[in-house]
Amino acid sequence: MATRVRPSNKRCAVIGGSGFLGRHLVETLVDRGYSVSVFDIRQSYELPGLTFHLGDLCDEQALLPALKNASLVFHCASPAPASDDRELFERVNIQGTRTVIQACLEAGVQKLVLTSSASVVFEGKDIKNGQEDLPYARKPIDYYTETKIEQEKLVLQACDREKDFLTVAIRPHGIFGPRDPQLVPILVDTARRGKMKFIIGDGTNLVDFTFVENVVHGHILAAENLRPNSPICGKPYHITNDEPVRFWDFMSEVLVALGYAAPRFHLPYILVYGLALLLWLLSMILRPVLSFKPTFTPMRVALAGTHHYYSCDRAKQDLGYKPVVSLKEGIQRTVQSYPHLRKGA
Ligand SMILES: NC(=O)C1=CN([C@@H]2O[C@H](COP(=O)(O)OP(=O)(O)OC[C@H]3O[C@@H](n4cnc5c(N)ncnc54)[C@H](OP(=O)(O)O)[C@@H]3O)[C@@H](O)[C@H]2O)C=CC1
Ligand SMILES: CC(C)=CCC[C@@H](C)[C@H]1CC[C@H]2C3=C(CC[C@]12C)[C@@]1(C)CCC(=O)C[C@@H]1CC3
Repeated sequence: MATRVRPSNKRCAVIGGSGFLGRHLVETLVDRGYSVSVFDIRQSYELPGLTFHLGDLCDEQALLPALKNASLVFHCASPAPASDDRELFERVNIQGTRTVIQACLEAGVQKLVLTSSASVVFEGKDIKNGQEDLPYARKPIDYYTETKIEQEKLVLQACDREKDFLTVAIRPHGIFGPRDPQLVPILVDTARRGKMKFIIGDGTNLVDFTFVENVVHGHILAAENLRPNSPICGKPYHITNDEPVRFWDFMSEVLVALGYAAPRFHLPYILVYGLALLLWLLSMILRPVLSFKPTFTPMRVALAGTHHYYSCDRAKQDLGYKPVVSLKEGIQRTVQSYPHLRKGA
């Protein structure tokens, strides 16, 4: 009988390794002595010893060479959450994830770590210290969330000790840090256009913002603890900074550090949410003749005006997780990394 060649434990692949989180993950894995191959639709950097495989993750034949000899795969690719392209989300996050699982099984990969999102349980209503047993959102707030739910279910259900294929999902929330293309750049762009003067609601809502290195740390702990007898197989884990902060305090701190004024005037949440919904509907109706993207989408307004913070006790207990960078230090390092976004730059 032919014996299956066991790939090296330190050989892994990162799908989505050119993206914000993916690149931080790749850099840390390389520092820790892993041999890494990156699969992405684009190549955004180079690193000595790193192999890049370019392609669409929906294409199994393109994926297979990147997974060859890897015992561990991280899947952190997704279309940008701000897109409203339903077909793209379904194709990449659902169909593409089926393809990733299939390719892992064919290539003899033993562990798959998915980057999910804490938003899979968020319906636009307050979540305070949410645990992993909260039900998936019945009415997901957008196509991104809808397809992240299906993606997580697919990966967790694929966990199969008999097949020697173990899976786990990491659910980060509000990732920020150097090179993030979303949070700080969108915030600064909104401020530069004079639209960051208002606080939505009373400004006391608590939220998790998670420094990217903590998210990376959570992923690596999950991978290293994923063994046939471990309790983590087939489970989701919240990974946060474990320091919920007022949404508007966080935004103000970043804005002020970059030289912009903090928002000061309050607007009722329900009014802004209603307006955002109306604008979004208008943008949909007018799409064939006029294309515009409102800054304050219903999703962003809901995130800005409600509580959404999560417990990471399960990760502490099962993975030995503890944030490695505090919120204060994370904000400092992030702000310093964006000199071009400073006022007047
Ligand atoms: N940022 C956040 O606050 C949070 C993110 N997450 C999750 O973390 C993961 C990483 O997010 P983040 O780093 O912010 O996102 P990025 O957009 O920076 O990274 C995703 C990468 O995947 C690539 N990609 C997209 N579609 C495909 C495809 N079909 N085939 C191959 N590669 C593809 C992207 O390329 P391109 O840029 O060209 O599309 C990009 O390089 C995602 O799964 C996201 O859902 C979860 C919680 C919070
Ligand atoms: C009100 C306003 C214009 C704020 C600017 C900042 C926002 C762009 C971010 C604030 C919270 C962020 C966030 C995400 C994207 C960027 C923000 C809306 C996610 C939707 C990214 C993907 C996820 O899985 C969940 C994130 C929640 C927080």
